[in-house]
Amino acid sequence: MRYITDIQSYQGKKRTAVTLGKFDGLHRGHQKLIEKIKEYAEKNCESVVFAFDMGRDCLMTNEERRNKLEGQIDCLITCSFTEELRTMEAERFIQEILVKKLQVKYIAVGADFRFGYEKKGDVRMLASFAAEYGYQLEVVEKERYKGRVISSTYIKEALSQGAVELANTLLGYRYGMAGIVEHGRQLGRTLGFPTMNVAPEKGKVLPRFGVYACRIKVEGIWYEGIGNVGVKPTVSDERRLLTEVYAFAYHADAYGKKAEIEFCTFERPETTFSSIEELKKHVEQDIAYGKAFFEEQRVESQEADRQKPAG
Ligand SMILES: Cc1cc2nc3c(=O)[nH]c(=O)nc-3n(C[C@H](O)[C@H](O)[C@H](O)COP(=O)(O)O)c2cc1C
Ligand SMILES: Nc1ncnc2c1ncn2[C@@H]1O[C@H](COP(=O)(O)OP(=O)(O)OP(=O)(O)O)[C@@H](O)[C@H]1O
Repeated sequence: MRYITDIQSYQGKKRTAVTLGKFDGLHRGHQKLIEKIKEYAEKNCESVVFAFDMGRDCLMTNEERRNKLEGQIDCLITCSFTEELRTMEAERFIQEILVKKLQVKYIAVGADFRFGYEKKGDVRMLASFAAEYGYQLEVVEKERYKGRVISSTYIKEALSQGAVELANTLLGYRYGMAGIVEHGRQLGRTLGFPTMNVAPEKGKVLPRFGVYACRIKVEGIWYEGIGNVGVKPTVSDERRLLTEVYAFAYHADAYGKKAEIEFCTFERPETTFSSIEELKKHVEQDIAYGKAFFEEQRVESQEADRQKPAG
């Protein structure tokens, strides 16, 4: 997959099948559009995802989006929403970017897709130029979950309430974060629960402050654990945002290593305890909760396997 951050540097020999939007999170609705361009691109076209980077807090860093699309499409264009792009008239965007630059042959977007200065461009405008410029427009019906349209906004709302299972369902994969394991004050170790401390990347949306059953990947291996998202107010005045995970079966030294964390379920909000002893007592309960959660998951998946018809 080619990765481009400046549309002017795009060069391609073939015509393209393009989808456009913010693509924050690559949720199930986005995935539907991506399937469309992949399918069309089999007719000797390049599949292109054109993502506007709005510079706001997001579900996915540009690097995470790139990694998720790697091997799926031919080209990812992540374009900062610059003044030039913001003030470009919609018709000019079609002519200059879609037609001249990308040599577009097929466009797949949702019905509410808007673009161009003052968001004057929409699917009607795209349709009105289709014959003249020789492209096909496909307006894809919005993917819903229990009647509500899936959107990045909906997923952020779910995360802000700690509803990570809902967020995971809307995304079609588990929400998470990644970073380098940092040194804490090593207090957790003396309390009996050594934690891997990972700071989120700037602008990355985290779920509601609180305790979650998590999975954490270190050196290629996934471990089950229990983690806290927040600022650990009981032991620190710093208010520095971290995710700290105690992995039940990890016994090595992870400092300086890359870790990926996935949030599985919310247990309780982060709390300011009156003493370290209180904190320790609650974390022990959290650990029991986390172990029981993963055990139950194992039982459920074995049960589901048993229910599957043989052959
Ligand atoms: C499962 C779990 C739950 C936690 N819950 C809280 C909490 O509710 N309030 C809080 O102040 N800190 C909480 N923490 C953070 C601990 O205070 C922190 O991990 C501990 O003090 C060790 O910090 P250190 O890594 O700097 O040594 C929690 C940590 C874990 C692993
Ligand atoms: N649920 C969905 N089903 C199908 N297509 C979608 C869905 N949500 C968005 N799209 C389309 O995907 C492209 C990218 O959407 P975009 O990321 O800008 O919207 P969004 O997910 O609704 O985000 P936000 O909530 O931030 O507005 C657009 O063409 C949009 O119409």
